[in-house]
Amino acid sequence: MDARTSQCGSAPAISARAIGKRIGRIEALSDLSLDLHRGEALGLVGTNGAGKTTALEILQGLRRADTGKADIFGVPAGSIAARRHIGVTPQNTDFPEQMSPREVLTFAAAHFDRPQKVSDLVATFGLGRLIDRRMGGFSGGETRRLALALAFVGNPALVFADEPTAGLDTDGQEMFKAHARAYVEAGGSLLLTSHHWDEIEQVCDRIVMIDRGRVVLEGTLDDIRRRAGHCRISFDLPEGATPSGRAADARYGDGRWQIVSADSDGLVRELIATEPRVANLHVIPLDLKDTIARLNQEETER
Ligand SMILES: Nc1ncnc2c1ncn2[C@@H]1O[C@H](COP(=O)(O)OP(=O)(O)OP(=O)(O)O)[C@@H](O)[C@H]1O
Repeated sequence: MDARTSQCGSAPAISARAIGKRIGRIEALSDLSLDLHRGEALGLVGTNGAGKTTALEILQGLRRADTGKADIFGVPAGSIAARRHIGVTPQNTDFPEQMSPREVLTFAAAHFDRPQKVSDLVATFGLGRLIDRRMGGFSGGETRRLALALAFVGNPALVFADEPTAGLDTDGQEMFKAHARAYVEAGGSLLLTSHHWDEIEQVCDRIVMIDRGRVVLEGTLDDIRRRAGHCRISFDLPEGATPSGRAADARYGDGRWQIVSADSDGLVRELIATEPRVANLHVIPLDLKDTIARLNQEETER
């Protein structure tokens, strides 16, 4: 057990059962259950307004659920004991204009028993040239980098990251993904919401997808790809040749012929039998974005 989780008992990082929440006339969450195991990254995904932020706020203890029960490392969400173990990157951040990132990080670090070194966070989140500037004139992305560092400053056992890379440049996004994955590999637990499928795919082990407050899909990424059951087949043909038979629907793009199929083995066999000049055949599972799009399409066709 690593130092982060040694004080957290043996319960899962998050255990939420049948959470319901009404905001005004809207049923923001209905019967939401989810678990986050230790040392795991879970992606909570869904369209705008699906209920992701509401769920995170309940798990962090910022909102009260109307029904259901949520525990963090076996103690009620929102309790002091639960809050001691969590780090948070909220969607909206507002820092005092007169303070510098160094002052904010040093102040926050002083509240924890085993904080991260400020110098390490500066390096991880690329805060070097910003660290002693007053935050009044900070851009959105600069502010976001500090918000990310703050989530990790207490060396927490569980981090909630609500659209953490919104507004970040490409370097910042890569920095977050690498750090998030390293944090999870080292035993940390992460609940991530994001609209960037590549970010979910690179950081998370599992996803829970919600729609209008209800869980509509969940599983490991491998599981979900298997359920979608489609692969992308790409191949080369001599100039002027076009695919035929079941490969006739292939499209030419990125310098290769490509087709998505639920029966990649059969299609490849037929392709080789009917077109002996086929070369550089590759069969790869669909990426997460295309997998989800296909599952959604199948759902609407049902
Ligand atoms: N303070 C509020 N007042 C009124 N409605 C609210 C409030 N907070 C949330 N809602 C509603 O609850 C639903 C869930 O909102 P939530 O912010 O949890 O969605 P989300 O999945 O995080 O969306 P996004 O991807 O856009 O951030 C939405 O329909 C939203 O309009």
